[in-house]
Amino acid sequence: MQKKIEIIDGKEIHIIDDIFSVAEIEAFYEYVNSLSFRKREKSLSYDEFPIFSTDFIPATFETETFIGKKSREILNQINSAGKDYEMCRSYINLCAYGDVEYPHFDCDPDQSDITVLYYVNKFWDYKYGGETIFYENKQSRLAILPTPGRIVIFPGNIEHMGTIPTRICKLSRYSLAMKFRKKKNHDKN
Ligand SMILES: O=C(O)CCC(=O)C(=O)O
Ligand SMILES: [Fe+2]
Repeated sequence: MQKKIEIIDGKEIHIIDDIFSVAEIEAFYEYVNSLSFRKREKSLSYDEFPIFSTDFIPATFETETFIGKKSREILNQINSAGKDYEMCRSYINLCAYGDVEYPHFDCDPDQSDITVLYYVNKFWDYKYGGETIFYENKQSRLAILPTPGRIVIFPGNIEHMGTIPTRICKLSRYSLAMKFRKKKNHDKN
């Protein structure tokens, strides 16, 4: 396992590689490739060009899939408060050349949500683009390639965007997004 930390706006972005075997990466990719998607994922509420996505049941995804389990394990390792968080959404984004995505936040500035991204494709050429870009004060600060099997963990209140693959890329770009939120003490749900 290889870990790298980048700091933006005083907040840590963790980039983790070499977690999964080639067979695991391929198996999950083939599974995702077999799913049905609906074009409804919006980066912003007013997004006129939603991209395809498909949702999993978060509680099941976290406890019953090897990627969900591993993501939880790594989150608890890098964040001592990880145990106080629950997975509130898990879904796959699908985008391809011609789609549109926008810079956005995954939570309000005063919230402490954590996003875990997993790049699903089993092959990715850097010339395909498709980096996740992170912003600080509306300036791009960091671009992370969707390298197969890579996990990126960051606070949801950093502005970011999954970019669209270039024209030479004939593949769909898949990213798995797992959104974690602090449990409420007396949460009845
Ligand atoms: O696909 C990516 O790189 C980013 C996805 C994302 O920002 C999201 O699902 O909220
Ligand atoms: Fe996001």
